[in-house]
Amino acid sequence: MSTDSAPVRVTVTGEAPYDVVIGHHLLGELPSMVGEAAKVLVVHPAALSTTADTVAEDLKASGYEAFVAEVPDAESAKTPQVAAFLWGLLGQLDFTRTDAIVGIGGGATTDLAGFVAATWLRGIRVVQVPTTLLAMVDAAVGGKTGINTSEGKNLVGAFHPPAGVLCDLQALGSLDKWDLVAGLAEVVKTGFIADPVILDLVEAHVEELRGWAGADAADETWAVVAELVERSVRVKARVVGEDLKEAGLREILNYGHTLGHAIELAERYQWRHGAAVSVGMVFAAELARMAGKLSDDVADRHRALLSSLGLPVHYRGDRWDQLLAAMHRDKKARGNLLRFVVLDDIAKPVRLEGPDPTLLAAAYAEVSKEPPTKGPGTPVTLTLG
Ligand SMILES: NC(=O)c1ccc[n+]([C@@H]2O[C@H](COP(=O)([O-])OP(=O)(O)OC[C@H]3O[C@@H](n4cnc5c(N)ncnc54)[C@H](O)[C@@H]3O)[C@@H](O)[C@H]2O)c1
Ligand SMILES: O=C(O)C(=O)C[C@@H](O)[C@H](O)[C@H](O)COP(=O)(O)O
Ligand SMILES: [Zn+2]
Repeated sequence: MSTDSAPVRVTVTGEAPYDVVIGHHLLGELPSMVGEAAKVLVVHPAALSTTADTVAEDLKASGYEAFVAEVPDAESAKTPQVAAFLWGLLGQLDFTRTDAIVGIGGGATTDLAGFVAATWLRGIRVVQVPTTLLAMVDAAVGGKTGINTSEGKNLVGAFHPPAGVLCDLQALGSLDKWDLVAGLAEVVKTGFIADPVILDLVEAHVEELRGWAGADAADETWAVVAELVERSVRVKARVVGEDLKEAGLREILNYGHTLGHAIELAERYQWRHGAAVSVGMVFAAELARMAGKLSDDVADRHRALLSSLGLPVHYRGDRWDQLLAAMHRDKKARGNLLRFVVLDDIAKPVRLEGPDPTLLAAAYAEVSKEPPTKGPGTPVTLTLG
């Protein structure tokens, strides 16, 4: 892999602007992002223990009092119990408002670390170090933090922008190919809502991306991944810079998530987020097609592209009532009114409010027509430690 290109810096504007830095071997930049803090808690899952220890040592060498906290892997970190464990630790370590948290890991870890930072003393600094593709292109950027409850996904959370985000592409070298593909679901989402070049790039490199070989991937594949990260981050930065608290525009980032989150809940979080969002996007495309908004070509492109990556595009037909109930707890819902993000065309996202129940059921019938394929959505590939 070629690692000699200069890092890219994307600034997220807002009350407290911050940089998302994308490149290789960036961990040396962490102390400057952490800034004035005296104490730093590095939050990480077991898979990132070595990196977290290295980061803590670097922080100590830069004069900080650094501590590490290992949290459960993946979605099992996003619980009130794990948040309470971290609050307990921060209390025992006498963390004050000038101290900081560093989240190192995938989106589940950065969502948790961000949420604990948002709530501790009503808000302390957090620096995010995403280590999955999904967290780099989406979760770690934008300050949406949260945890799950038994009733649904991300039901408790806060908008709390990070002080900085370090996307060290080097981390992707150890990423499982299904996690790379799960991240591509959010990349493809970004393509459909805002940047058609992303779709062309993914389509042109499906085979290499789908068979992601990590550190052994060809230089060209690394270059494609780097470009996909940069393009996705630029879109996310523009959107959240304009609408941090999701008053309007930011809802476009939720494309595919209304059904996607309901599937994650139904599957007790044994599906990867990206896999569930993949099915959710196919559903949203069917809805838009049936509502007379989206052309057959663009709707079909969803299914073709996502399935070519090995992402699931179907879900079981016997769970519609359960999924519908979960969708009523979606954050875009208003009272009994379901609201969806759909497309008029590529890069033309619009809202579909209160669609007729028969339209919803018909769109879902298209999604549930064929049996699930093997891919990142199948529990067999998912073991949550
Ligand atoms: N806040 C947001 O805006 C936002 C956006 C998108 C998704 N999310 C959330 O992000 C989560 C999904 O994130 P994810 O797909 O990164 O999943 P994840 O955090 O569960 O990570 C997936 C797996 O990859 C492992 N891992 C992480 N980095 C690794 C590396 N470098 N090498 C090897 N293994 C590594 C993790 O330990 C885990 O087992 C969901 O909870 C979703 O709701 C949040
Ligand atoms: O940043 C956003 O805004 C998003 O909606 C990005 C989504 O990819 C992400 O999964 C987010 O966590 C979903 O948020 P939620 O508000 O629907 O829980
Ligand atoms: Zn998402």
